[in-house]
Amino acid sequence: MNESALYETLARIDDPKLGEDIVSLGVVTDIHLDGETTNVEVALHAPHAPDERWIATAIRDELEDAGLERDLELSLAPESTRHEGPTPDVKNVIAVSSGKGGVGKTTVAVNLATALADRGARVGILDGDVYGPNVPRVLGVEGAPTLTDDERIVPPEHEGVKVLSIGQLVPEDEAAVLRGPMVDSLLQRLLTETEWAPLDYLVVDLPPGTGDAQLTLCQTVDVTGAVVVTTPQRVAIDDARRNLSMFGSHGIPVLGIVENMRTFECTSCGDHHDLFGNGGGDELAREYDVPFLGALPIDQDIRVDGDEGSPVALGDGASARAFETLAGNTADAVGALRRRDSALASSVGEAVPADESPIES
Ligand SMILES: Nc1ncnc2c1ncn2[C@@H]1O[C@H](COP(=O)(O)OP(=O)(O)OP(=O)(O)O)[C@@H](O)[C@H]1O
Repeated sequence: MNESALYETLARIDDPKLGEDIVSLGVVTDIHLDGETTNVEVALHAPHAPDERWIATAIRDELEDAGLERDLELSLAPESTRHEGPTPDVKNVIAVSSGKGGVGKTTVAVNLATALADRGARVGILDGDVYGPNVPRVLGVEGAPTLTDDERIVPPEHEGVKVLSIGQLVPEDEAAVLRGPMVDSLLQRLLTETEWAPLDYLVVDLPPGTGDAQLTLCQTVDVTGAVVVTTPQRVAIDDARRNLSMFGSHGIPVLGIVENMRTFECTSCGDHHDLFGNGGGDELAREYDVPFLGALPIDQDIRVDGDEGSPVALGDGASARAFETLAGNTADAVGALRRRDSALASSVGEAVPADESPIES
């Protein structure tokens, strides 16, 4: 079998999200037959995402069926389509946002980061909520950041997650009175002067609302996409809508919507109660044509484990499973967005030849 026959073989594989085959989409960037070995380079960007694992397995299966020895190399997308993180070795930046305060944004950010790390990804979390820096407490981090000889910040690591918060550097009462420009420059430092790399995902817990702080943060690092957290009730959904409009009008991609505090299961009678309503998040996702990433129950363990600094995602109950699903869906949304961007870039001729850009991962 020659290389063009192999392209045809791999064109039988349809992308699980984008509805086109992976060769037309440019996911297969190069095929090289070398004696007994076949090298297939693929542009996949969301490590440990279920969809991208599926694509890699499907390619291996096709090669096996074709009787070829399997040797699959992964390559990054052409330079022009890369989402620039704070450093080149931070592959994806996920901003977790909410229109309304208190809907569980920090809880989702911490458990999302933990669940992504639990899947095997290299993860960091930046607490960008300067006025309520709760991430270290919810994650249970006690260590403080240190400095390298050239004054770069080294974040402590906990449960496989690098974590940095303004609360670790500035006393909480001082952080609460910081003014906008000081906040911006501090956050910029935390993003760009920190030894984050190498990371697959940097999760950023944004302050609630739709102000300058959110935008500055998103634009400073060129976020891959935002996850919008809401509770099901009308007032939270309305605020989430403002959040979505803000991202839309500034060209910041939305990865999807999370509905937190959907149902409460009574431990005595087993009945389910929709204390704040049900389904507002799905409807919003449909309205804005963005993915619905998952629903999380109202669960006392989520609150207690958050207070105790032991993320519920690390457990094995229903809430842990819900966060596991959420992490998989979020990584899939990152992957779909990046593959779509690569396909668009190559269709308008921006792609550089694969042999000039591949980077093993
Ligand atoms: N699904 C849930 N079930 C039970 N308690 C929850 C759930 N989600 C969040 N909580 C609790 O609700 C409270 C607020 O959550 P959290 O701090 O994550 O919200 P937030 O949106 O980040 O708030 P802020 O606007 O202050 O930044 C916390 O005590 C948290 O433990």
